[in-house]
Amino acid sequence: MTSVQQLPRAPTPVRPLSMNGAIASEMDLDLDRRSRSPIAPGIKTSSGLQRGDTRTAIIIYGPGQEKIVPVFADVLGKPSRLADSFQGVTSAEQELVLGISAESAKFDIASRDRDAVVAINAHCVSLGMPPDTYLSTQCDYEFLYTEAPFFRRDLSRFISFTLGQLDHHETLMSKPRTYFISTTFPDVRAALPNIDILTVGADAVELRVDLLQEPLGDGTFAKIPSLSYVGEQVMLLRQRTELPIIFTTRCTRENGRFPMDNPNLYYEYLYRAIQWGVEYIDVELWLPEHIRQKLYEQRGSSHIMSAFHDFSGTFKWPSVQAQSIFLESRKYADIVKMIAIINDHNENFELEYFRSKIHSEYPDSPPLSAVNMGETGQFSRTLNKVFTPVTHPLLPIIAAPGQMSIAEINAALSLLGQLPKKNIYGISSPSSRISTPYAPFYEKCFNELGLPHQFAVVERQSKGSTAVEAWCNQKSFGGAYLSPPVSFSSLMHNSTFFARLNNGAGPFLTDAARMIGMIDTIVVHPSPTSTPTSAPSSIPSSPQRNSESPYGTPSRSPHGLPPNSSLVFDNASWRGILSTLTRDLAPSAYSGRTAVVLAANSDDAAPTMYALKALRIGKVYTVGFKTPLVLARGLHVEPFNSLENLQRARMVGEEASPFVIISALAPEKSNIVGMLVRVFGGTRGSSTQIRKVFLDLTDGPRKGDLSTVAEHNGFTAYGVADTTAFTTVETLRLLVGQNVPYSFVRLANGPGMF
Ligand SMILES: O=C1C[C@@](O)(C(=O)O)C[C@@H](O)[C@@H]1O
Repeated sequence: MTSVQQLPRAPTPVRPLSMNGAIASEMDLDLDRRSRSPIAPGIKTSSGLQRGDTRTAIIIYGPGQEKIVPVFADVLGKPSRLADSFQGVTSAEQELVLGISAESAKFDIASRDRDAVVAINAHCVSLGMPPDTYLSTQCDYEFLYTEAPFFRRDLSRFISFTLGQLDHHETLMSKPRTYFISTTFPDVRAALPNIDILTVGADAVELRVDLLQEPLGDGTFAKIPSLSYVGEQVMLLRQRTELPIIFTTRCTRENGRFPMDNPNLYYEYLYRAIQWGVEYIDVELWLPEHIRQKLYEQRGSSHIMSAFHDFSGTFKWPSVQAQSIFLESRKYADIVKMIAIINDHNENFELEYFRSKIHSEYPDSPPLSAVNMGETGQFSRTLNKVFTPVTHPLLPIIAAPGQMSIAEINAALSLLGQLPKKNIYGISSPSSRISTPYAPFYEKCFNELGLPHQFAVVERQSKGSTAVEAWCNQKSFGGAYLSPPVSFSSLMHNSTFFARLNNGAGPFLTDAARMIGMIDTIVVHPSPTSTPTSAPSSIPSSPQRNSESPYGTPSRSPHGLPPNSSLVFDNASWRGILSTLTRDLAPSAYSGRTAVVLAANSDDAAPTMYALKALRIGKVYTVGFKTPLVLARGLHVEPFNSLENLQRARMVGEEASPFVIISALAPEKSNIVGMLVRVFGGTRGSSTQIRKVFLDLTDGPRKGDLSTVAEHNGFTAYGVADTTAFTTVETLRLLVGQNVPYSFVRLANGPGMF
């Protein structure tokens, strides 16, 4: 059989955290480094997980708020204790989270050993704003919180990001297109009820800080919103969206409201945004170099987006000035943004020429996001691929002249033949088809995003190899998810069609798919030279067989998959599991811990095992399946095959006792799962109140409610609805390249889907 090409996993190395001199460990996930094979353009399979900052985390808490310290510790998976001062914290305490009261912290926070400790000022806004200004200035990071309702999730996101354990930047930058929505609300509270719909398709949300209007109580508004007001706004927004935030203080000369007389004010706001753990910081190019440099050096885990706007109407893309602006911008940037008003449509082509010149002359530069403003410039907004700023009909005003919505951009691309209409399938088995009404959901998403594609749930015809390939070997095939997943070997078994792809090299296989061995997503990748076709297509009622040569010669068939397309086999389920497990806990909470995985066979268990590996779990007890060698490598796996080893697992200390239980067993076996949940539940003898984690990957009628049993036994319980929604987010990203927020998936489907 022809060989299968593998996509290398490309983990994101965490850069040394320069904030206050701390150095992050640059270790990445060693899921599997054996293979290095051809890369399909634009595909990243990195988990985005890192060990991150290993300094001792010291949490500064306000009066009566010491209870926040063990919560930080739980989220990080460490024990905690209270301390009196920063002095004397030794590296032996690295495995602890320490708490110091705000009052004590003031004495020696400034003289702390910055290589050994990271100081996080935790302030409950219900106690009043602002936090102690001295502590705000001195700390490394500041966590503003309310105790309900999103507190835990918000904390997990904040700490995973600021300590460098989770970063989506690399993954975002490898997407074919990224968008951010410029919110223009005077108060983000107005956006919150609609945030799910507003952010469909967006990869980040911009907070236009300069457009915020802080009421002064006398009917007027502050000239500049105070840091206190802005901090609360950031907190509120972050509590309601999982998307990265872009923090923008746009100046008056560049269509904003932030005054330009005091550049230090920008430093003050932008540095505070870094301390708040905002993912992207917009730094305008006109700011003095020492400020831009300082922010870049102190950016910690945040990414700097250099911003240049020219409203003069005289800016020329082919000029020396344009090039030198780019060169100056890239000095202190992770993304360079250049935006100008133009007068003539041809200047859009000049921008495209500029873009390609920059790509070829400075290939190692940060990504360039460049568009033109005004109606004349709209064409460039359809061509820009990196963080295109977009608006939405629900926003009060557009943030800049000529801004378009994602639906408008997609409609334009479609008209121009750049976004050909495709057939996208949910390929199901007869049983799963009935239970999963996905079609209306996908249609809703395509509608919302202005995508021309058609979606249909179709059934795999038989168990034979042709069951799936027949749907893929079509001219307008645009990708598919497979529910339930199909093993790689059965997809390839006797399949001449799949085997002949890529000039006989076979389909691309992501690292996850190769190791898991189960395929749930098939992505179409056009070769870079292929020209999109806009031929109308329709969804056939049954797989279209190629009459001349069934499945054998796609390159010669006018109806089959175009010869210059390749297919990528992927697995999205493991990401759904990973996202569920890290929703309320930082990745480090799982590191070195013990898990129990229950499944009827190794195919069902594989995505879970892969996710646990990504989380650096220490040991896995397995029930009901044999772990494939490739997944067992680097993991300590022990099957529970007798009462003795179950007993032994019970007798170990709390530290080594199972922390997470994941079941993929069918509902009729729920008594076994329930038994293990009871056996390993509770926080017996533990000094902390750490809640363990239970994830049930199945649904359907069963005796008793496992989640309730788990909750009663000291677990936080997650169900298949959580995992399916996260997996759907990933599937949409893979199939149509668009980000649809988890909360939108949950909202749009209502309770019915899961
Ligand atoms: O930099 C930009 C781009 C923008 O000016 C636009 O042209 O869409 C809109 C701003 O909100 C954003 O900060």
